[in-house]
Amino acid sequence: METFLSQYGLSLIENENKFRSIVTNKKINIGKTIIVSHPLISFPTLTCNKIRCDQCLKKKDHTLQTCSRCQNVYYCDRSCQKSSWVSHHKLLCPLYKKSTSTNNDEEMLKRVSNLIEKFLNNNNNNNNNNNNNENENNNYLFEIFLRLMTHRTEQSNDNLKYFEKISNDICENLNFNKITKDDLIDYLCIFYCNNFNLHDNQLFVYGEGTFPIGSLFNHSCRPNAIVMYDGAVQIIKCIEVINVGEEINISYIDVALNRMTRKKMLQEKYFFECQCSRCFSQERYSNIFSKIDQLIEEKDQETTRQDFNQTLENWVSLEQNESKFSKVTTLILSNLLSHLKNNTTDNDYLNSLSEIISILFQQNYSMTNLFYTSSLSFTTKLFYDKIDLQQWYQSTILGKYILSIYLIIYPRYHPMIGLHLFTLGKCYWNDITNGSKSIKESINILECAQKVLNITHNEGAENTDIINQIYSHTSISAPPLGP
Ligand SMILES: C[S@@+](CC[C@H](N)C(=O)[O-])C[C@H]1O[C@@H](n2cnc3c(N)ncnc32)[C@H](O)[C@@H]1O
Repeated sequence: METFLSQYGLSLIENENKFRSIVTNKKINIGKTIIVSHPLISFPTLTCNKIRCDQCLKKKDHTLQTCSRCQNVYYCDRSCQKSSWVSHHKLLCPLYKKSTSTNNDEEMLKRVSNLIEKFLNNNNNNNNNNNNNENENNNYLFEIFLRLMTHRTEQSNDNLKYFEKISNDICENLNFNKITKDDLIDYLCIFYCNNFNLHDNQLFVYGEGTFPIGSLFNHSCRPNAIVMYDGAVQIIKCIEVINVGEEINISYIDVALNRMTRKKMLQEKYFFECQCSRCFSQERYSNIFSKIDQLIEEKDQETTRQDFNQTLENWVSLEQNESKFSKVTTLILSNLLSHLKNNTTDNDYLNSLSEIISILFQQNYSMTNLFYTSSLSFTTKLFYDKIDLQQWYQSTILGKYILSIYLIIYPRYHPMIGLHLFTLGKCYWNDITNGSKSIKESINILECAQKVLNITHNEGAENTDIINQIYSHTSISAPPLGP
C-alpha cells in the first residue's frame, strides 16, 4: 500500500483522533489529480442498472447486453462481462436467476465477500507456491479494506440486527471456508462508514462502490479536495493549494448544511465529532469559517421561513433593487466573482471572503434568514420553476442570488459552483428581453463556469463533456468562448 500511495506522492500517517490520515509529500496545485483508484466492487443503482454497465459503470450510446444465463445483469461489451464473470458473477449468476437483489448492502456484501474469500485462499496458496504477480498487484486493495474502520462497537442495535440478518441470509446461500458470519458483519460495518455513492458530472448518483484507497481520506467541512468519477474509477482532485505535509481532506456530506445538521450526520453515520477548521475553534465563531456557520445557522421557526418565501417571491416579481436580496447579491458577486476567473491565490480569495463576511456582520445580515439552508432550498426550487416556465429574466435574478450564497458556503472551486454557473450562464443567454446586456453577462458567467469546471471536471470522458458543452452551440446556442 505504501508503494501505491508513494507513486502519487502521498503518505499514510497515524493520527491520534482520526486513526490515520493521508498527507502529501509534495505541493499540490489547484486542479491537479491527487489519486486515481479502482473499486474493490461497485455496481449501478437500481434505476441505472440498464443504462450503466454493471462492471465499468459507464453509460453507452448502444443498448447494453444482458448475461445470457441469469438475464438480469447488463454489460457494455464482452470484455466487461468477462471481467465480471472472473471477479464474482460466475458464483453469483445462479442466485440472480432466482431473483435480483434490491438491497445494496446485501449486493455489496455478496460480491465483496466472494472476492475476499478468493483473496484469502490465494494468499494461502501463494504462501505455499511462492509468487503470483497478478494477485499481488491487487492485494493492497484487500489489505487496506480489511484494516478500514468498522466502528462496530458504536453501531446502533438496529444496525447490528440488520447486519446480522443480511449476513445470515448470505451464509445460507454462499459457502465460505475462510470467512465467518462475524467477518461478514464487520464488512457491513465497513460499508456503512466507508462506502461511496458514485455520481455523474451533474452530481446525480448512479452507483455505489467500496473504494479502499478513497476510504483513507478523512473529512473536513472545508475540504481541500473533491471526489469525482469516470464510470467505476474514482478521481480525487485538489481544489485548494495543499502544501507539503498537509492533510488531504474530502467532505463526506454536503458542506452547505448548517453546523448542527453536519454534526448530527457525521456522528450518526461516521461516529466522530468533526474538529475541522470550520467546526472547531477555541472560541465559537472566532474564525471566518465558523462565522459562515453563524450566518447559516437557523435561529427561528416556521414563521420566518414563510416570511422569507413571501419576500423572495415579491422581490423576484417586483424587481425591487433596494431589497436586501439585491444588496447582498451585489456585495458578494462584485467582490468574489473575479476571483474565480483570475488566478488569485487562495489567500487573496480568503481575504476577500473574510472582508465580505465582516461587512455582512456589520450590516446585521447575521440576524436575517438570507443564508439559511431552508432559504437556499426554497430559492433553488423557485429558480428551477422559473427555468421550467422559461421566465429567463427572473431565473437570472434568483440564480445570481443563489450564486452569491454558494460563494459564501462552498470553496470557490467546488463542482456545485461550476455547475450552477453553467446553468446561470444559459439562463442569461436565453434572456433575450435584455438584449446585448444579458449576452455580455452570459459570456462573463460562462467564462467563470469554464474556469471552475476545468478544475473540477477536467478528467474522465463524461466529465470533460460538460466543459465541451460550454464551447459548443448545442445546448445554449452561445458563441464559442475563449481560445
Ligand atoms: C472513511 S474513514 C477515513 C480513514 C480513517 N481515518 C482510517 O484511518 O481508516 C472514516 C472514519 O475516519 C474518521 N474520521 C474521518 N474524518 C474525521 C475527522 N475530521 N475527525 C475525526 N475523525 C475522522 C472517523 O472515525 C470516520 O468514521
